[in-house]
Amino acid sequence: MSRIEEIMTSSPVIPVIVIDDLADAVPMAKALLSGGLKVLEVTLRTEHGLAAIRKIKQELPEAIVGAGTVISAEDAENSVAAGAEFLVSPGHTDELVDRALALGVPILPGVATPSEAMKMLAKGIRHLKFFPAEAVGGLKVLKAIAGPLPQLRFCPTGGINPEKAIDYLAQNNILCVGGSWMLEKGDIADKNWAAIESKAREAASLAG
Ligand SMILES: O=C(O)C(=O)C[C@H](O)[C@H](O)COP(=O)(O)O
Repeated sequence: MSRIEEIMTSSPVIPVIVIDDLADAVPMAKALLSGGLKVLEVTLRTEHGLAAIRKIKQELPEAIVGAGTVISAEDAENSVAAGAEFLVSPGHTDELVDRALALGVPILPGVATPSEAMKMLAKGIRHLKFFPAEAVGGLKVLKAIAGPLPQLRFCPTGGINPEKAIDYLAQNNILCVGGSWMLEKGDIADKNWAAIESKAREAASLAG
């Protein structure tokens, strides 16, 4: 099994983390891990992304930490230097994907169409993020793609909630789903890590 497949199958849900306050990084990651979600995607959407990856790796070595919203080759380099074990991108460019391959770091490039998926397959990449999942047709699209492109495996992300996650996870070509539903803004503002842990526990128990 490839490393990216190991990561995708070690947890049904990959939480998509946005860090607005660096002090939240470790307690938030701890709550997710305690709830049973050990694969974490820390996005580079805010200025704290890289520092958060470094801190979580240092303090919670049992977490499998990846970088999300990786959109350039430079982001890929910086993420690996910060300790990211895998990369996730909302879409893909040749420059980004070729750099990740050269660095030897697993990457889940974002695709939304069969042509994009075929482009990645031509580079030897069979594991993909399907984004923005719900907005581009959701499960129906991945069921349809499974016919002509059965070798692909997906992590749909975008607009997914626990009910939808169950349906996605029941589909053969879907190994896990990504989402931010367990990280509600109000809970983060209140530093209500117990609430986040309990939503993480529910997510970790989802199965299709
Ligand atoms: O930041 C990125 O790289 C993205 O591609 C976007 C995220 O994956 C989605 O925003 C998560 O989806 P929601 O669960 O709808 O919040």
